[in-house]
Amino acid sequence: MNPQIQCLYHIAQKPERRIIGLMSGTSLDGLDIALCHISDSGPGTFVTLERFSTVPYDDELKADIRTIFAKTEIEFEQLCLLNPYIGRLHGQMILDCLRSWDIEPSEVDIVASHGQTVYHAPKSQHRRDKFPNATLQIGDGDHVAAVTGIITISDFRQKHVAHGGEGAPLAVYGDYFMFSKKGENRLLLNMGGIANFTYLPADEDASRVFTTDTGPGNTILDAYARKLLNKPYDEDGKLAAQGQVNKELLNALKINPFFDAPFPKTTGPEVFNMTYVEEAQIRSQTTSLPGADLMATLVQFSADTIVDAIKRVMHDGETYSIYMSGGGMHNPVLTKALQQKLPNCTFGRTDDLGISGDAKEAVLFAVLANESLAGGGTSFGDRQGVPNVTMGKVSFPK
Ligand SMILES: Nc1ncnc2c1ncn2[C@@H]1O[C@H](COP(=O)(O)OP(=O)(O)OP(=O)(O)O)[C@@H](O)[C@H]1O
Ligand SMILES: CC(=O)N[C@H]1[C@@H]2OC[C@@H](O2)[C@@H](O)[C@@H]1O[C@H](C)C(=O)O
Repeated sequence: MNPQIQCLYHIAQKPERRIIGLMSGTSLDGLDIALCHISDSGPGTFVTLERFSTVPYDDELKADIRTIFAKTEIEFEQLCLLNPYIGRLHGQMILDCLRSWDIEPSEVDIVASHGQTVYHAPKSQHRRDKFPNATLQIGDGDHVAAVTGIITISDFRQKHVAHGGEGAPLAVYGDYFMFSKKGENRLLLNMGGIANFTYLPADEDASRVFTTDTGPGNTILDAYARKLLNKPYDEDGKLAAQGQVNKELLNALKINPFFDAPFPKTTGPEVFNMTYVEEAQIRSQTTSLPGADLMATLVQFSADTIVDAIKRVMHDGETYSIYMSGGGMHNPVLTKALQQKLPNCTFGRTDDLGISGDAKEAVLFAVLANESLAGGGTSFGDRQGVPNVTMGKVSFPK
């Protein structure tokens, strides 16, 4: 037997594993690196977040990725070159982190690498009959494994697509194991570039659990922060706080079939981008809106579409706890708008449940890798878009 397969077999049999989860999302702010200690699997999964770091992307890397990011037409050579480049870069970032934490690569069992999404095209979006749902992440796992010397599991989304899903959101598979609690209706709300939530009903019935995207989180806000402030984001919502919400533009922004589609569903910056806003401005005759009003309206757009989606799972007479994660939880204008519209919900962060909200998505991929190695027996019922699969491909270092 190839000794590397033997090594994988040994890791899969261990009662507990040390797994590094990696996530670099649609905000392109950096690589989230979460060193997790995970015991057991499935509903018995127990995660301790040992260390966490976000390694920021420099401006050159952001610009390189943006040349091919969420665009229908790109330079193919650039895509081809970035695939190994990002893989090697992520590998090096892991090594630098481990060194700063005084941990040897040999002390880590597995790297679970999401890669960089460069294009996301569910069928509802591309509308081309003969093609299936599609999504593409780059930063190939072979390069991460070669640089770190650690067995790497990557490319998690393709199996989901292969079984009829949209390749996202995958959060359901981790949130259910980590955060579900009998007797409490929980909503795990992640506000990254795109916002999504996981519904965890109080009866812990796996077949009722799902995650869905709700629409934009920060992606459009960040685009306008770059344009209006020359900054990566509107820190603490300072610009938005100075503006007034424009009702005409807000209503125009909400006109999109995505918002009425059934759960679970996915989207991305391919749809929700500056062109989307400019078109809504033309339709609502608000093209000369001051920057602060535009920003205030865009925050309200994210908040309203999150709330509208969440309200669809709520039942009268039930109570719900919302646990936030992702960079949007740091934007007080956004969180205040949510709380105003959902006065009967209690609001917290996943930090209250033991996992930092900044690290949650990176931890998710560590849990998905753990499940591929040691779990896989949980049924999520037969809901369309939540296939009963484990995900990820294995890359050996040699
Ligand atoms: N203090 C803050 N004030 C306002 N916004 C903030 C603040 N801190 C972070 N953010 C927002 O959070 C974003 C980063 O969020 P996060 O890292 O969760 O995104 P991501 O992982 O790339 O997204 P996705 O969930 O779509 O993959 C920033 O780009 C910014 O918009
Ligand atoms: C295609 C893709 O990368 N989607 C991301 C993105 O970021 C948030 C939202 O859009 C979510 O659908 C997904 O990530 C999380 C981790 C998920 O799959 O659950």
